Order: sequence, then structure tokens, then C-alpha cells
Amino acid sequence: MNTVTDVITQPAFPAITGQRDTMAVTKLDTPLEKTVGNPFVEKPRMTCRDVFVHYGESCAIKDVSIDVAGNEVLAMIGPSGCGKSTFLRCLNRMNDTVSSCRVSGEIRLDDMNIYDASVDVVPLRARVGMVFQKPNPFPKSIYDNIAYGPKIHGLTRNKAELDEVVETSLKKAGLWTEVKDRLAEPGTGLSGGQQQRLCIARAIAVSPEVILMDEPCSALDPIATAKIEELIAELRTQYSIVIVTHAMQQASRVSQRTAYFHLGNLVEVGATEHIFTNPKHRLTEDYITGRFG
Ligand SMILES: Nc1ncnc2c1ncn2[C@@H]1O[C@H](COP(=O)(O)OP(=O)(O)OP(=O)(O)O)[C@@H](O)[C@H]1O
Repeated sequence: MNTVTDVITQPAFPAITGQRDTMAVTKLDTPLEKTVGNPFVEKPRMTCRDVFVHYGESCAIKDVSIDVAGNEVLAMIGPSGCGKSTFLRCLNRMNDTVSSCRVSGEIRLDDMNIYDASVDVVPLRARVGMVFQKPNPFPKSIYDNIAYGPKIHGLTRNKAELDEVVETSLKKAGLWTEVKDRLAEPGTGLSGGQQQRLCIARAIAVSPEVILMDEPCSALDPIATAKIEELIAELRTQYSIVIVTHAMQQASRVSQRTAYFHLGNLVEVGATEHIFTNPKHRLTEDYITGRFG
């Protein structure tokens, strides 16, 4: 545990210098650890401890520790290049696909260390699903987009069970009434917003525990965005959701906790309403008030 004096003499975040150091520290009235606010929760679904991520020699994530709670939406915000997507992609080992990327520290899903050599990433990515910035349906029918995951994971025993999973997943994603009469048509024939809900249905179909969303609305218009946001609120009752977003209004609408990243550091974490109305760290305040980013 650092004291405020330590923080002045050993700034945790190199970007804070001179006047900014003083201003940041004067806003703090208690000793603090490296990240401002409490990044931990009582009953975490996922725990991340001392996580560093390097691309070759370059350090993109610096000693980040944070929990993901059950049934919460955790928003990750911060300026472009601060490492939000990199950190998000650590949570289901998507970064394994980048050869220069090295992840150290510990990330657990319940009791399982997801970076343990024995972990098979295919079932891991079913338990920790992902929805990308740009909707990416498979070049298959609407039905097959949803049925593919349950089939390869052996989650259903017969066609009737598969039909049931397809229907339930599309209902949960709020898409069933729009597509129930065109299940054999290509997923790519849907509108952008419908495609994104199809991708969410595809993630849901394999019974995930956590859903990662990387700017899921950035390619969508305001109406499609509103539908996805409503959906996120509903999905929270069953899943944990971690969302990266540039839209601060969106973070404030959909999330219960917000984590602010800057230059690979997790600067501040807290209840979303506090982060947006009373941030403790100067860098957080500068970002949410639009002074940079
Ligand atoms: N595949 C990669 N190879 C090398 N460096 C990468 C790779 N992906 C990301 N980086 C670097 O890691 C740092 C963090 O990038 P990242 O995409 O995680 O940031 P971000 O906060 O999600 O940005 P944005 O909001 O612009 O999407 C950046 O310096 C970026 O250039």
C-alpha cells in the first residue's frame, strides 16, 4: 500500500508530471494503491492479477489487476491506443493469435487459470464469448450461424434440441420475431444492427458465462445502437459483460462499473456513476470532460 507521499515521489503513471501530479494528489484524501478505486469485488467471476502484455519489446498493458463480477456490465474506457482492446482480448486468450504478443500475470475464470498450458482455448472461448466491433456473421444461413457452436461443442443431442437452442438464442438476442420466417437465408443479408444481434445470439448459443464486447455499436446507427444497449441490460441478468467503448454516454448508460485506462495503466476503477460524476484521478477527469482523448 502506498501513501500519498509515496505517490508524489513515485508517480504511478509516468504521464502525470509537474502541476498535474499535485492536482491529482490533492483530490485524494486516502492512501492508495497503484490503481485509484477498488478494482476487486466480493464474488468475482474472473480475476486478473498483475497482468502485463507485450507486443515484442513494447509494453501495452502494465501491471493491471481487476475483477469481473457476476451479472455486471464492466465498461473499459480510455483514449485510443491505451490498451483496452488488448486487455479485453486477454480475457479469452484471443491475443494467442498474435505471434508477437506475450501475456504474463494471472487471469482466472472461477478457479481455472486460463493461461495454464492444459487449457483448451476452444471451450474457453465458448465460456468467455466475444462480440467484435464489426458484425462478422459466418457466410452461412441465419440458422447455421447459431447452430454451428452448439454442434461443434456437442451441446445438443438431436435436431429438436438444436432447433430449441437456435430459437432461444435468437429470442435472448431480441432477433427472433424479425428472422423466424427466414432462418434459411444468409446471415450476411441482415442489416448491420441485426447482424450484430445475430453475433450476440451466436455467442449466447454456447452458454457463455462472460461476454466480451469490443465497441459493439461503433458500426451501427443510433436506433440499432439503442437496441443493442437494451439487449446488454437484459443479458446482464444472466451473464457478465465486459464492454470496450469510446462512447462515454454508452458506458454511463449500460455499465455498473467503469475502468479507465491510460497508456497501458489501469488508472481508476469505480461505480460508473462515480467515475462520471466524481472521478478521483486527474487523468480520468481530463478524459471524461473531453480535455483529451
Ligand atoms: N497486433 C498488434 N501488434 C503490435 N502492437 C499492437 C497490436 N495490437 C495493438 N498493439 C499496440 O498496443 C497498444 C494498445 O492497443 P489497443 O488496440 O489495445 O488499444 P485501444 O485502447 O483498444 O485502442 P483503440 O481505442 O484505438 O481501439 C497500442 O500501442 C497498439 O499500437
